Amino acid sequence: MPEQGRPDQPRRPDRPRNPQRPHRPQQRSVQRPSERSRSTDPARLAAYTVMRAVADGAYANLELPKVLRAKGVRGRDAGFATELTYGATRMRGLYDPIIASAAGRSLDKVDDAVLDTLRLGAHQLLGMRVPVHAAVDETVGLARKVNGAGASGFVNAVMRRISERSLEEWLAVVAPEGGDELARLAVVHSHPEWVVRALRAALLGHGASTSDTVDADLRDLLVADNAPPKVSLVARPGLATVAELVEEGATASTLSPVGATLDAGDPGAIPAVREGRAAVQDEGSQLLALALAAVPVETGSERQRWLDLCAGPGGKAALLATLGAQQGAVLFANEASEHRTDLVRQTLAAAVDAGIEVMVGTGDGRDLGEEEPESFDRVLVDAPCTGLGALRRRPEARWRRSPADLADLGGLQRELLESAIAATKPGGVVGYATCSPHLAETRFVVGDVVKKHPEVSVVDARDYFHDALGAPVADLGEGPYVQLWPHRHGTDGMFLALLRKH
Ligand SMILES: C[S@@+](CC[C@H](N)C(=O)[O-])C[C@H]1O[C@@H](n2cnc3c(N)ncnc32)[C@H](O)[C@@H]1O
Repeated sequence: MPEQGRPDQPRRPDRPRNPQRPHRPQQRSVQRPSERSRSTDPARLAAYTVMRAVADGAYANLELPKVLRAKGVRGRDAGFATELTYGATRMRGLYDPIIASAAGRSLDKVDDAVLDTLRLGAHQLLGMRVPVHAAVDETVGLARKVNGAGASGFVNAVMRRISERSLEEWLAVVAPEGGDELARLAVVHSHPEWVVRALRAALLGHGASTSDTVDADLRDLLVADNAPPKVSLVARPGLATVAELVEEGATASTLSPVGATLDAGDPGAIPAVREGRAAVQDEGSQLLALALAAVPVETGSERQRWLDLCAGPGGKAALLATLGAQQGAVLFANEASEHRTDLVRQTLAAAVDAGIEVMVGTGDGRDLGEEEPESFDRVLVDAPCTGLGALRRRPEARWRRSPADLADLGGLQRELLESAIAATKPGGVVGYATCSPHLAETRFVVGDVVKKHPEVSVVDARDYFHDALGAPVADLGEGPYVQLWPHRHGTDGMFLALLRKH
């Protein structure tokens, strides 16, 4: 019965139900696990399969479509499987302490596969409107199939205990008020504590919050990180128009002049997207590419050469190539990984078919400055980073990163930016971008490099951020850099610094 226990609408754990009337389970199964249905719901099985693949290093957003296709899960069931997989993965920082408390044991004593089953069950009970009996029965049935008969008894006991309390009641148990507030927020909003601390520092460090507003802003940001992002589309200039996307059911973006958003439906069903003339792309990424294309350069080049130093998989490169073509400029897209260079070629195929000249190459961006000194008018460094600004998109990402990554990435980010400066012609501009607001990947990198390179000066990037009506984008902080925020702009947390070389 794949439709059994489907929610009317997903409910996010960070938005408590009516606090006056705490939810109490209405129905409870009295069957023993061995008496329950032996058929396992394909949607829940698909969610479990993806969770296990993610535990082995897969990305949920890439794995899920494959598993849904392989198991023939479609339509409403596919929506249910998606919410279940993403919610259980994203919210495990909240569910794990609840599961441990309900199990009466520390989670290192629970098998990893059984824990994934319980996370899926906890999300059905606490994060979705799945009736208690269905959530318990189906989770126990799933456990029997994938974890074995012995484990299903344990899962049954834990699920029943979880179902005895509402989310609000569990929050009072696992995240009580009165202690370290940032540690509490980490549990309530399911983020690693170091990430919560880093985001708070970033809100203050980028001038997005004051000491008076930072606590409320931080809460808004953590909530925004747990909300699935809307589907944003870009109409690649010269290849497609926003009007064309609107005719297909999208709504014109108020933020990006080349953007639209899709409330429902498959973006791949839109002809312009299918043909690569338009694409799914965060509006923040669109604004960044537009800003880099708009800064005046003083190189005197008759035909500008633009460089995307870290181009894979090519979203910004495609926008830069089409914007560049409108100014008579040619783009060179470089990427370190061969596989991702292939993705860049695919992404750029529609532009090439339309006669736009682009060059694509594989190479270490750190060498390009030496190999092609003072060769480019505009250079984008969209640096490899922790992705802490794009947590909405990758439900597992927050659990994969650690503070040690910052040290590894910091050296690479500085070297790539230095190489970009070397590759830029005097009078040209470099854009340094990350999809992370972490200060160690943004302001500190740019600050260190600028100190070492008196031949560059910082341009106020805010002057080049204009919305769909041509008005300045609001809330860009105190400059000269731009930091976008999921809770303020509805975009990924993108950073951009613009540097001019003299
Ligand atoms: C943030 S992603 C770029 C996203 C891309 N600009 C887009 O909009 O689709 C960073 C890219 O840098 C690449 N990269 C990592 N180290 C690099 C290096 N040393 N040189 C060039 N590219 C590198 C990664 O493989 C990854 O594809």
